[in-house]
Amino acid sequence: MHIVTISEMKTLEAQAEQQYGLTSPILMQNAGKSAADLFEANLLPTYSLKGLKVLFLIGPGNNGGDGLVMAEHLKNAGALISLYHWKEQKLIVQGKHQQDQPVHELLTTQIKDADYIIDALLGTGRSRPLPDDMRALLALVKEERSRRESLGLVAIDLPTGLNADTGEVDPGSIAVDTTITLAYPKLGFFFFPGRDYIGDLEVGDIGLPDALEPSSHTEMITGQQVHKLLPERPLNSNKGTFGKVMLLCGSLPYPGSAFLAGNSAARVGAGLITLAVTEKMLPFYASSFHEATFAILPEEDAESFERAKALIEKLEGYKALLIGPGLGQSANTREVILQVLEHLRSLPDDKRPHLVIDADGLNNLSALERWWTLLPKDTVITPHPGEMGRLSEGIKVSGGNIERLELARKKAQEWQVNLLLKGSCTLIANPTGNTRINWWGNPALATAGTGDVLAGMISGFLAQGMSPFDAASAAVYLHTAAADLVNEHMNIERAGLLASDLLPYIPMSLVNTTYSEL
Ligand SMILES: NC(=O)C1=CN([C@@H]2O[C@H](COP(=O)(O)OP(=O)(O)OC[C@H]3O[C@@H](n4cnc5c(N)ncnc54)[C@H](O)[C@@H]3O)[C@@H](O)[C@H]2O)[C@H](O)CC1
Ligand SMILES: [K+]
Repeated sequence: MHIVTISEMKTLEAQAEQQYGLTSPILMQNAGKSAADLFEANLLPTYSLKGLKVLFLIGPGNNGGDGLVMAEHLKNAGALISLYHWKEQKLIVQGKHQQDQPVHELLTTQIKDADYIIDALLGTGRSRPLPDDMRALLALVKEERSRRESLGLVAIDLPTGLNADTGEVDPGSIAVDTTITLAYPKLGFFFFPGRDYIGDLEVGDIGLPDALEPSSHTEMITGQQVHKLLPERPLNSNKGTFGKVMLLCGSLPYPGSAFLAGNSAARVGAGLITLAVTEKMLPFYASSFHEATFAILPEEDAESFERAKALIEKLEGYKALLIGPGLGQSANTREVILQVLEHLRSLPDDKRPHLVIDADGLNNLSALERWWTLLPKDTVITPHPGEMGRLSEGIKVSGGNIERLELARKKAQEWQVNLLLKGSCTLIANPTGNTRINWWGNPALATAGTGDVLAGMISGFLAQGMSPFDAASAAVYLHTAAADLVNEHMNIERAGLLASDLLPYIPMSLVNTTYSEL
């Protein structure tokens, strides 16, 4: 699903009117109706609209207009509606203008009384810092919410004061439980601090014709999209159908990496997993990973060309190669990587396994000048912000702010790689500058070994013939989906997940895409 900027949204709106006669009032009717429908769908089956007290904060522009349409629909379905028109300071409770008492007191009572408050103050038209009286109004809401957690907060299109292009927020903005955004998610939702203000994201349909495509080069990865990408599993198949993955991962201090990555490649459906390991390491893997096969390499103190040769000889017929997790950073190992890369570059496109480089694979590369010139075509690299900084001559890379998007886009084009930049909202940029962002984050994933799982999943998808950009996108989405399943099934709230917990839930995360609404 496209992610849009404010100006892209305005262009769409103008095109809808010019080319299809869909004027602003028509779109607003659609927006208010779909917001009402999504709101109701979220209440059911636990609550219903009958008798529900909903207070709408109505702003001066079209966002306020959307709120009024939504309010009308909820009223017709039995909700008890109050409207506060911010500009006119006018309060209407169940159709009656409130005039006998100072409006401020009445409003405070309404806020205390509400089951839900809907923020329809400002949307994409916000153009300056919020005025003091609007901040004061939002502060009252925030205060009530801190007293009463059951008060539901919903924003239409976006929380007031959030910059839809950058994710910056006004000091008066409040974090909501649900944002019902209209037509497309806005870029600022995906970056901090804005990301923390959105709550659950719902996308309302405002009836823009399918033929009107936004010009944006940025997409949100959705479950429906991943579902379509997943490889077919025909009846007439065997393990060869689903590709072989070779892993050059793990070393004496970090044996678990190869286990986690290899297992994950198998869990997304790859046909055969081979770990390239030394004899010394073999007993560990043979006893923990029964399904793996092994390419036995000379010990780490052997000549680098012998180590590289042993791997290269085994590579024929492999569809994917993962280099890096737990590999170590000795000069000898770096030499091995360089020789393997040289071999890969020499192969014709249809004979070359797709390459993923992660972790120590990247650390080894970043020590070399113009390292990206050493990569074969279509390589996937998966740095976290620290590794990204080292790959980009020490620049500081944020974990979740907007600058990371432009950086990733620019570097993926300059380096001609598929760049997966990890963070709280992981994003992927391809060599043509298209980007995809994973909305779903799960802080339980911030633990050792989860990156190895992700790299393994990408390799597993590559082995099954997915394009590098798609393989990385599907893996990122399913990685967080699997973490959500672990949390749910193991009763984990935010911490305590082990990377190995993810493994049995990966297949379930693939199945769940079938039912995904977003
Ligand atoms: N884009 C679409 O296709 C659709 C958008 N819809 C909704 O419309 C808003 C955008 O509407 P717009 O009227 O342009 O902007 P706002 O409602 O956000 O506010 C504009 C309004 O507010 C004043 N204003 C701006 N900044 C401030 C401020 N800091 N303090 C006070 N007042 C401010 C400004 O002068 C205007 O009067 C979009 O978000 C959707 O909700 C449609 O309804 C559906 C189609
Ligand atoms: K709003």
